[in-house]
Amino acid sequence: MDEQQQQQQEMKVKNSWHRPQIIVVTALIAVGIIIMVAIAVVQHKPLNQKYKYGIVLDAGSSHTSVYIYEWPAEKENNTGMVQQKHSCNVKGKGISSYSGTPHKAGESLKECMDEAKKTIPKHRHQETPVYLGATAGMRLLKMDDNTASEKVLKSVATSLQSYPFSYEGARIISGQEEGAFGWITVNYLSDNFRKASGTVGALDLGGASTQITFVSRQELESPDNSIDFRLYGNDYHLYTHSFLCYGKDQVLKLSLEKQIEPKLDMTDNIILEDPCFHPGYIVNKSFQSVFDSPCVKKINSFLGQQSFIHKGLGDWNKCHEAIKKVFNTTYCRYSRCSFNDIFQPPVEGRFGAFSAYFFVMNFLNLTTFNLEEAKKNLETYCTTSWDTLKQKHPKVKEKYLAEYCFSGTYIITLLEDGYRFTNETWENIDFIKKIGDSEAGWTLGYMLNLTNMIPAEAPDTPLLPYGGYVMLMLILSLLIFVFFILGYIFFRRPSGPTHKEII
Ligand SMILES: Nc1nc2c(ncn2[C@@H]2O[C@H](COP(=O)(O)OP(=O)(O)OP(=O)(O)O)[C@@H](O)[C@H]2O)c(=O)[nH]1
Ligand SMILES: [Ca+2]
Repeated sequence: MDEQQQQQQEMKVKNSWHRPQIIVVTALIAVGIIIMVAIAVVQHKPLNQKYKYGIVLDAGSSHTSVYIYEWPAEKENNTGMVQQKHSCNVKGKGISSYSGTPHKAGESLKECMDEAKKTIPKHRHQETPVYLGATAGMRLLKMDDNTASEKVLKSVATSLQSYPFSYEGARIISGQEEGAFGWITVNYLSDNFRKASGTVGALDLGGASTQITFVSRQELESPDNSIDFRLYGNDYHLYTHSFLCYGKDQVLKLSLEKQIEPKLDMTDNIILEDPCFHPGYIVNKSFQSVFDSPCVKKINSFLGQQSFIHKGLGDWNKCHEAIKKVFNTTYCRYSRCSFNDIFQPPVEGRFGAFSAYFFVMNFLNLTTFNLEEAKKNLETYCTTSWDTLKQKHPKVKEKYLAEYCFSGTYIITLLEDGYRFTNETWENIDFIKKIGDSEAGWTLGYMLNLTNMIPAEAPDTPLLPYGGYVMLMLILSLLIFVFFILGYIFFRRPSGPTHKEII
C-alpha cells in the first residue's frame, strides 16, 4: 500500500459517518420518527365510526311518517352531521282519523315501528330516543273533541312505549314550533348555520295547515309571530306563522262550502259546478265529507239530502277568483298583513318550499317556471278533460289526480295573494323535497332541538380538518426522513484535504 492509499484509508476511519453503528442509529431515529407520526395519526383518527340514532314520528293530518336519523356518536355537536337513514309511511290516514276508534291509532304504527327495530342496530335500541309530534289534524280534533284527541294520543303513546327504544313523549306541537323547526331543518341540512351566506326561509304546506318562516330585518309587530334563536354563535330573529285550516285539504273543504252554501235552499239535487276540477269530472260526494271539520261552518240542515254532485268545469280564471275569496284581506291591525289580519313583513331572501308545495308543483312540472309562465301552464292543465288525464296518468291515485288543478291554483294564490310574493321574489322560491338524503320538514329540527344537538355557541373546531392534519403529518415525516438521508449522504463525503493537497 503506497502512502497515498494509506492516508485515504486513515481518513475513512476518521470519518465517523462510515461507522455502521452510526448508520444503524440514524436509520433507527428515522424509523422512530415515522412510527411516532403514525401513532399520532392513528391516535387522532376518529374511532371506527359508531352511530347513534333517533326516531321522530310526524303525525300529520293526512298521514303519519316515521323518520330514523343517524349521526356519528362522537360528533354530536358538529353541525351537519345528522342525516335521515330511513323513512316509513304508516298505512292509512292520519291519527286524528281514529277519533272514533282510538286503539287503532296505536296499532297503525306497528309496521313502521317494527321496521325501525330492524333498521337500528340492536345494541343501540335502548338509548335511541323516540318522539311523536302531531300537527294540524290533531289540533283540529282537540278543538272539536278534546277527550277523543287525548285518547288518540294515549293510544299512540302506549304503542310507542311497547318498543325497546327510549320513549320521549307524544304531543301536539304548536304551529310556531312546526314553522320554526322546519326552518331549522332546511338551514341545518344546507349547512347555513356555519356559513356566513345567510339563511333560507321555510314554506310548508300540509293537509290541514301551512307555515311560513323566515329571517326578517323588520320590526316584528306581533309577538306571536316572533321567535329568536341563538345557534352556533349567531342570533336569528325569525318571523313565523302557521295558518290552521289553510292546508290544501281544508282549503278544498272551505272552497266547496263557499260554493254549496248559496245552494242549500234548493230543493233539487245540488249540482256543484266547480271551476277548479276538470271537464268531465263528475262525482257524487257526501256533505259529511265537506262539513266534518271545525274549519268549515257546521251546517246542520241539508234539506234531507246526504250528497251533492261535484262537477268539473276546468276554468282556471274562475278557479283563481274563487280561491282568492278564502283569503280575507279587507282588514289589518298592523302596518302590513298577509291575510286574515295576520301580521307579516315583506318576504326576504330565498325560500325552500316543501311537502305539498313540492308534490303538487313537481307533478305539474311548474318548479322551474316564473310566476306568469306557471299561471299560463296551469290554465292549460286545468282545461284538460278528466278522461284524458286519467289515460295519461293511469298509475296516479285518482284523488291526487283530480285535485292537482285546485292545489296548484291554491299554491299560486297563497304565495302571491296571501304571502305577497311578486314576479321578482317568486324566483327566490325553490320547490324541494329533500336536501341530500334527508327530507325537508319539521321533524329533524324538532329532534335536534330536543336532543340539544344545536348548541347556542359554536363548538371549538380543530385547527385543521382531519384530512389536512393527516396530510401535513405525512409530508412532515417524509421531509424529516429525506433530510436524514441527505444529511447522511452529505456527511459521508470525506471532509479532509482534497486530492490535490494530498499529492
Ligand atoms: N300528490 C301527492 N300528494 C301527497 C303526497 N303525499 C301527501 N300528499 C298530500 O299532500 C298534502 C300534504 O301532505 P303532508 O305534507 O303529508 O300533510 P300532513 O303533514 O299530513 O298535514 P299537516 O298536519 O297539515 O301538516 C295532503 O293533502 C296529502 O294528502 C304525494 O306523494 N303526492
Ligand atoms: Ca305536515
